[in-house]
Amino acid sequence: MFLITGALGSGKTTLLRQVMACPGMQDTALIINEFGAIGLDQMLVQSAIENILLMGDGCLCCSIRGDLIDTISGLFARAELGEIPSFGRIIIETTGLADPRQIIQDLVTARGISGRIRLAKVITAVDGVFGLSQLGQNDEVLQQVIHADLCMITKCDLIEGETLGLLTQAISGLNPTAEIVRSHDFSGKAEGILDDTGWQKPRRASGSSFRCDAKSVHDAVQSWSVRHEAPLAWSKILEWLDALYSMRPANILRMKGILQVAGQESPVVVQGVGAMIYPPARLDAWPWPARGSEIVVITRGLDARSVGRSFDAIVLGGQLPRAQRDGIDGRVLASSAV
Ligand SMILES: Nc1nc2c(ncn2[C@@H]2O[C@H](COP(=O)(O)OP(=O)(O)OP(=O)(O)O)[C@@H](O)[C@H]2O)c(=O)[nH]1
Repeated sequence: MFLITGALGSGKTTLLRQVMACPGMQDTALIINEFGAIGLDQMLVQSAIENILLMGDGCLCCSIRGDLIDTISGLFARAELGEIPSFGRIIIETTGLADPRQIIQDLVTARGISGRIRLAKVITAVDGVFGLSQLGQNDEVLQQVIHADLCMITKCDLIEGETLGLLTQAISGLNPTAEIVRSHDFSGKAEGILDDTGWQKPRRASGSSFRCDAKSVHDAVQSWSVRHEAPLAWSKILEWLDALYSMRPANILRMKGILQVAGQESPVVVQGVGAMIYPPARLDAWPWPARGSEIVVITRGLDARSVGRSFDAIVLGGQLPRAQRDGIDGRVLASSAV
């Protein structure tokens, strides 16, 4: 079993996509935990494997703690009944907000399945662009690095050698035994990170070092999500993103969406990490049969409903009255907070 963790937008799903594209991954069960009411990561992985399970709208280290072991037990039971293909490997992707200590403890001490699973490696994606500042300001990111067996420094193409050197030093200072891999050395070698032969550190399942107070960390974090069935005008999306990011950039932790853009055949992916918006990308195929768009925005210290209001006003403005729109071509999902 492998645990992939890392800050919001640090590159966990990108890493997972590369790993899942390697030969011999078919016998993998993938468990993806997402914070918002809509989960997009399982769509973005676009893998051929059948056992992909989304644990949405909560974080494994706190609000839906306990569900993970039930989910894994359920997977074993369903495989035994022949309801899903059998699997020899489990990969779990946490939310970017997760403090891995509780999750590791749960996996190591799990009753009922403890003889059937072995946590082989904790893999942490460390954001090359934001990693240094996150390590100084964000306790979850610190814990993700401290508990890693392997740290993957992502986005090396976006940073100078000096920043990379400082980040590498900071990681080895915090966790001298962690293997450090850099994203630009990584292409074509993805399956190597699932090689656990070199893993030697015993995992202790108890002791005060595993206690955490994750709730206080997540308190001010909220998410807003929307699913909309009619095509959206690209110019309106750009206008909305411009307004969103010029208003309170420091309060927007993460934005991601798979969009049906008017006049475009394939789905368009938009992503923002912190205040940085990435160039739009395309998916080869629609991840859901009816097309349509799904967007998730995660905020800290900002009422997520205001994100929804700006989306309504700018992107959907002037289409239909809200009551009709909710019932006919758009469904606004509830804002959610942990
Ligand atoms: N240039 C560049 N962009 C990257 C790299 N890795 C990830 N990204 C981009 O960073 C954004 C976030 O990447 P994801 O893989 O979705 O990050 P994540 O950690 O799964 O995000 P959450 O699940 O929301 O926490 C996307 O736009 C990626 O394309 C990289 O090595 N280089």
